[in-house]
Amino acid sequence: MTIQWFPGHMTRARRQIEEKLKLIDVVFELLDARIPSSSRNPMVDEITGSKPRLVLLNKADLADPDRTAEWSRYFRDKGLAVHSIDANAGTGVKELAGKAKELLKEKIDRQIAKGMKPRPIRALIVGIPNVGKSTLINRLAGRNVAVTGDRPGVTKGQQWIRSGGELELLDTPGILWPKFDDPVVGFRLAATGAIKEDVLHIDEVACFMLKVLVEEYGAALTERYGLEELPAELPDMQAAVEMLESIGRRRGCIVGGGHVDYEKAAGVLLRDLRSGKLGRITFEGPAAEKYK
Ligand SMILES: Nc1nc2c(ncn2[C@@H]2O[C@H](COP(=O)(O)OP(=O)(O)OP(=O)(O)O)[C@@H](O)[C@H]2O)c(=O)[nH]1
Repeated sequence: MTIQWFPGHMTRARRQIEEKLKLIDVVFELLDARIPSSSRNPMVDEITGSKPRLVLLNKADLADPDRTAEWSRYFRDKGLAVHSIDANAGTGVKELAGKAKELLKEKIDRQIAKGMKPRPIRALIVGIPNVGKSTLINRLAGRNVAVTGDRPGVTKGQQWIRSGGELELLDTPGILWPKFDDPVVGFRLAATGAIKEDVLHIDEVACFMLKVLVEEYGAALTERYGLEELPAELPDMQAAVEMLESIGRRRGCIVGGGHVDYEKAAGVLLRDLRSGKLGRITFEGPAAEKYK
């Protein structure tokens, strides 16, 4: 679901995360592997402080694997532990307890040296709306638990969810807010479903995405919509609108007078994109913010 963030909400959400940090050993920072930068709260370092943190690139099943490898290197170079997962199918999820243990190795070794039996590692999942927090909690729990992310102002008792013998999770994930004062970030968040379409014009989002697709994943457009002779790039918005029009015609998104219904065509494109029907696509790379 989408949240409207206002300064008061942000402050309260931040405070709620800070309260939870006192209870846990490790933070699982969930990002969308298709937009690891745009789905990242720019203040996350400050908010999570010195807590050991594992960056999780979720929805890796939908992302371009080469790009995911690039992003993993990028985070590792920044000194962060990183792991890619598909919380829906469960790929990569069973390794999380081991990864968390690696991060806390020194502390655990000290406990063992003192003759203490290490207790399960306590983790908090944080991330922006729709990034897959509930899905991951359910995966780790091995059952469907009623996950209710704290909404600012709504308080709820904390519950621990056991995941195997080694990991425990707080049942309320920490909700971070995306920062989308940059329109490009907004388009990326809308394209992946992190913010509602009605926040931005759906046809604008689609046209923006077409530019990315033509430049990087043209073959997918040819295959899915029968578009031939794609240009190497879409020079401007007008060119993108024309391409959306071709998609609309081929998909029967026609209104009275034989005109293309752009919103409907945009809906077709975005649904295909989000569900992976256009293949595995990443919208931003760590090196160059080339779609600005
Ligand atoms: N393909 C794919 N879809 C995923 C994955 N993880 C989550 N999803 C889907 O993403 C959507 C959002 O997942 P949620 O778990 O509800 O996300 P959330 O972060 O809890 O969302 P909020 O409650 O809005 O904060 C759902 O439709 C999930 O099925 C994944 O790894 N791969």
